[in-house]
Amino acid sequence: MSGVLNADRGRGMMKIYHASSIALAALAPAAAAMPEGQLAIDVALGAAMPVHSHIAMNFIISDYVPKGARGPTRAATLALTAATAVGLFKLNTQGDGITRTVKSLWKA
Ligand code: HEM
Repeated sequence: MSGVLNADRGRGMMKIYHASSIALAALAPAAAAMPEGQLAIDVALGAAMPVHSHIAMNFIISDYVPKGARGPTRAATLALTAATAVGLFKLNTQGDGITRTVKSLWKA
């Protein structure tokens, strides 16, 4: 639990973080290149994006939020990450999926 709440620069966390960065760097252009949304890519994006942004936001909290305020800030970040993960999962399983939804922004 404390690992999830305090997702900071430990060895294991850095491994997960770099894996999520590399996954996103491959998945985002792959999704963009697909003419239609692919469920496997959407589900992978829906997992990698919250993991990546959660850990990255915790780096920022460690660097910029004063020590006394870090606990509540990390808790709020975790709540935001959880809501994002649930929302993306719902979009992928019950809605249009991440790829189609993002692409629809460029459609009339
Ligand atoms: C297609 C989506 C994305 C891609 C391809 C991507 C890729 C990357 C890569 C390659 C890095 C360098 C990290 C490393 O050394 O492994 C990085 C860092 C970072 N990313 Fe992302 N990212 C994406 C989405 C996001 C989102 C949605 C957030 C939202 C908060 C985010 C926040 C950050 C931050 C804050 C860092 C810097 C962390 C630090 O080193 O202090 N990224 N990203």
